[in-house]
Amino acid sequence: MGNKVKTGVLLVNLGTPTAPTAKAVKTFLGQFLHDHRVVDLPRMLWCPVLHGVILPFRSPKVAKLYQSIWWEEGSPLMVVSRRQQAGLSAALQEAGINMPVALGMSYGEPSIGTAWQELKDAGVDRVIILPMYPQYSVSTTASVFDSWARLMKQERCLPAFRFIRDYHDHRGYIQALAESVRDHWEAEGRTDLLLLSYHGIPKRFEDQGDPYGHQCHRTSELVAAELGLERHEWRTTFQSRFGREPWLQPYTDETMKALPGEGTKSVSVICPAFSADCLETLEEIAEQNKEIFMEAGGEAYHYIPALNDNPAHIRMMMDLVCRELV
Ligand SMILES: C=CC1=C(C)c2cc3[nH]c(cc4nc(cc5[nH]c(cc1n2)c(C)c5CCC(=O)O)C(CCC(=O)O)=C4C)c(C)c3C=C
Ligand SMILES: [Fe+2]
Ligand SMILES: [Fe+2]
Repeated sequence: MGNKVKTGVLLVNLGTPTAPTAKAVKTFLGQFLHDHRVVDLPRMLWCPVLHGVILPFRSPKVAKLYQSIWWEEGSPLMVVSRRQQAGLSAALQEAGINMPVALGMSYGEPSIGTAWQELKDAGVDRVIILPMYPQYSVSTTASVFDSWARLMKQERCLPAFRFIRDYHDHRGYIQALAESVRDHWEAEGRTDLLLLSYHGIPKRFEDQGDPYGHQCHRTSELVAAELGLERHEWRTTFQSRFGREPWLQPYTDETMKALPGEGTKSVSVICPAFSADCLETLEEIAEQNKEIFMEAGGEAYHYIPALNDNPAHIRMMMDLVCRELV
């Protein structure tokens, strides 16, 4: 009987519909928007709005948006996440480290439970949990932890585990983002402004102690410093507002509308909070916001893709994981 500890990696991202249809989007949004970490309103108030208005009316509209960005192999977020899983697994193997890598999603399949079962079947009794959110937020990272804790409640013999809380200022992450911008500017030409657009959260969450906004600003400062940009050459904004209460500001769409009038005619946009391209980058940023900017008098608009499975991103993931081996 060997009692050697075997370590495995649990990569986690948000999840995505299984198909670009109203039915699949409704199932996905239903699970996502029932999470108390995402919407913290009392259920007596929220459930009638969710079931009576949001799910029936938003699902068909959002399904059309998913149709516009869907890839042959599936939803971009899922396709890219699988590539990241394969890339990290190959990089570990090449380094002579025998460590299974499983992929779990907060909402939908493969669930975090499915991924944990895979790791258990591989004999893992020590887990490194890597939520693919560079900036910590209660709505994303803490929700991953909740799912993990719920799973652990069912185990008699708990595995050892490490939880990577955030990596918003990790050197490899900052360098990978800066390299992406530099490569893009070399290929497409430099623009007046680099706009770093982050998924927003309700302002109330920040007031209650969520460090997400501060971490986003820190990431921007570090990327700008790495690129040697002057203060007027970059800006931070927040996108993907949901619901009526104020979210973190300035908003990306309002900024896009104002920029050409302020003399900024060309802009490059990067979305550092998204480790994988998804609806919110490929549709909202690469399409919707481009239209807003160009209609307001902009002349050139470039979306710089997420880090996805870039070799520099996989190297950074490898470093994050290997730091937890000591
Ligand atoms: C990158 C980090 C993310 C944070 C922080 C976040 C907070 C947050 N999101 C919503 C509501 C929605 N988000 C939706 C899509 C979506 N969100 C993230 C990431 C973060 N969300 C990703 C990667 C995606 C894309 C998924 C995909 O399938 O491509 C959606 C669904 C689309 C829509 O209906 O518009 C909603 C809704 C809230 C309320 C919130 C913080 C409280
Ligand atoms: Fe409900
Ligand atoms: Fe979101």
